[in-house]
Amino acid sequence: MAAPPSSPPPQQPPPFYELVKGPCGLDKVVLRGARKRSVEVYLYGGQVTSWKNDHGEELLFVSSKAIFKPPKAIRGGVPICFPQFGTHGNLEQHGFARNRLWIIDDNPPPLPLNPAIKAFVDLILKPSDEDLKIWPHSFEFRLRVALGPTGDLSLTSRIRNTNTDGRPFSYTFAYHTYFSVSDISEVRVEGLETMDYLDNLKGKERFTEQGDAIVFESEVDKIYLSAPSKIAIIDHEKKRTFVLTKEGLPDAVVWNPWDKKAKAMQDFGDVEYKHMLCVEPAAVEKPITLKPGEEWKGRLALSAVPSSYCSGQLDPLKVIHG
Ligand SMILES: O=P(O)(O)OC[C@H]1O[C@@H](O)[C@H](O)[C@@H](O)[C@@H]1O
Repeated sequence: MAAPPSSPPPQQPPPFYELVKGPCGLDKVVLRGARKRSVEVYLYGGQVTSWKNDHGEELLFVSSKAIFKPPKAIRGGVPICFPQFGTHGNLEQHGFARNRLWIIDDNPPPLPLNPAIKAFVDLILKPSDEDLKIWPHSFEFRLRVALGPTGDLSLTSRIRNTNTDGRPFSYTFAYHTYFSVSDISEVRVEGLETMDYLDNLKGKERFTEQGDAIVFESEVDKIYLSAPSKIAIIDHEKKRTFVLTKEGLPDAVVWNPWDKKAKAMQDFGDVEYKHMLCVEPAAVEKPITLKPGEEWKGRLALSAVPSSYCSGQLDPLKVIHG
């Protein structure tokens, strides 16, 4: 007689995250979702370096030549530019947060979270004595990285002025997001048409964007000002659309180094520019000022959806407004 079927083992709730070692012994947090969805975050830089969909396909670009060794920032994923974006100030390019060691914050102040989100991690960065010499302000920078129930990736930054001498501070900021694309010449960005921008390739001069949507045929390095809260990155070849939603971050930087600059970068492959595009929610034109005790919040949410169109038949309103 056959043995009665044994009852299934009790289901264990998945842990919020795993902590593993990446290259050069750097600590990496792994968030796992349903099917093959996952997100990876390095404590070095508080930097997301991987976001995979339910088929396990990588959605972010990280260079094959990326250097996972301080003090170089990791080339790819979502570097955090703080307290300075680019060369808009006296600090090193893009500030120092991207090449500092963050720690896991196991007891962050409450932050409302969609109860369906089971995989997230909270990180914190506080200035070291060395940091205070180059930027003399005390702050607490809390970053929550969450993998949503439908595979969305969200990053929420909370920056608090903890100066005890009564002084305010100002900073610029960006989530320097590197998207993985099939072929840059097959990509359109929608949501930025008709926007004013500062062109980093023309001495930060101000222009107004023309045309229907942004396409790529050469190097681009533009800061779109007061950009809408939703921007779509449409990859025609992959038939995939990234929808980027931003809060608290008025601007959006669009960057692709193209061939000459690619060759000049030590940590970037010569032809990798064809497979990446940076669209970076940012606060650049108007720096953010915080008085002691004040806190700022800036959020980025990313989703990747199949493009429901055939080459060029996209209805931008559908993508931008859902
Ligand atoms: O090489 P970095 O410091 O990571 O910067 C890459 C690029 O980052 C972009 O955000 C800037 O607009 C570019 O000007 C810059 O070249």
